[in-house]
Amino acid sequence: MGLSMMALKGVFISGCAKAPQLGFANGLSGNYGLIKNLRYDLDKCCKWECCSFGVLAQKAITPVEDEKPTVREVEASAANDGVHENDPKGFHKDLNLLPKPLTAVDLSSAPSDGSKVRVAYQGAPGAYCEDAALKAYPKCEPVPCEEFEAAFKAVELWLVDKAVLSIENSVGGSIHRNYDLLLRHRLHIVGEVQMRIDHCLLGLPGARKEEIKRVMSHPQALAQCETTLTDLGVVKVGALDTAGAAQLVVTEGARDTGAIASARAADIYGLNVLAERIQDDEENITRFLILARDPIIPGLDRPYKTSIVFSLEQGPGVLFKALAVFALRGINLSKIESRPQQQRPLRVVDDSNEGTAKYFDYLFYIDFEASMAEPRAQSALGNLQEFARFLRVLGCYPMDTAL
Ligand SMILES: O=C(O)C(=O)C[C@]1(C(=O)O)C=C[C@@H](O)C=C1
Repeated sequence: MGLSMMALKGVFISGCAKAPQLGFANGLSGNYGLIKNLRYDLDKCCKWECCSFGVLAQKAITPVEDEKPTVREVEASAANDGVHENDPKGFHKDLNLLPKPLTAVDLSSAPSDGSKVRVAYQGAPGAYCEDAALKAYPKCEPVPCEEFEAAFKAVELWLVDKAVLSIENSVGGSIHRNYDLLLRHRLHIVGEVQMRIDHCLLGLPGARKEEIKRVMSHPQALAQCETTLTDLGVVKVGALDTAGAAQLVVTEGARDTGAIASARAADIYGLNVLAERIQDDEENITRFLILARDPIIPGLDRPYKTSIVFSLEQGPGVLFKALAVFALRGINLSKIESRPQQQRPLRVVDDSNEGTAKYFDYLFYIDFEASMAEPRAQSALGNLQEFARFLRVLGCYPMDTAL
């Protein structure tokens, strides 16, 4: 009786033998990022074995009847097989001695507090993106980068493990450039972080709020404090990031120049907080994505989100049809964004790692609230693939429910 890793492996391999038909089913072996040439026939195929780790594990404890024990297994069994002393025939085994199926947690290479993880972020120390990295991985090593593009490259070149990217804000809306970056690179979304952003007006020690004539910050931060800045009658100056703006105030040393940044940035750069919570909306929330080279194994253990991007043929009702694939399966959409693609083609990288330039009228980005381990999500994407011109899964990741 072989309740061993062999059994686990056997189910895994036989289940995935049909993976090429499913496209995204090979997610378990490391990449469900691109759905390509999908011949979708879920009713006939082993979708559960291929796509759901939960069921994979369940199958793994099925005894393999015709597998002979190895010499080592026999020896181990004789020495310590859990046979009860008062039950020499061995009818009652200690089930705790059986090998345990692997879980997604066992397979993750890093501890959950992120103590070994290096996370690239845009900005100087004290930037909100750094806060987001620390919220996701409290013990990580945040690595500052000048631009988001550099953070992406740092992951691709194995200089860091992950990157954090701001994607939308409750006041400013979507950060379009970052949507474009998601498509241009082939990283996978492995997590999201939602964070309340409380902006402060910072100035040199001794400077008063009334003296401030110029305010520097990241354009998103300036936009989130539009009303306050208009009331103050100051000149707005864009900077690479909020913490970088705070640093500039120090290096420029001008009493009439302030920065919009966090209270933590004020601490780091030795600036005074001249005003707190200056954002136009009290509830100013930014959503960040965590990106990695490899996707995570989608689970059923908690609420998951899946992010996709697709394009459609021209024609009346095609977008309606695309949205219906989710509605008909009771899948909630949490975000939809469209990006024009009329002027310049984006390089779309496919599985074979070779870039191909393609022209699209519009790209639609959708976040839906389901895990790729759920048959309804697989079936919705299979359905969408039947008429989408292009479809890529950007990632399936646990929802941030901690705000
Ligand atoms: O400039 C920073 O501190 C950032 O982390 C960037 C950023 C952004 O990209 O939107 C992050 C959160 C805030 O919404 C403002 C700025």
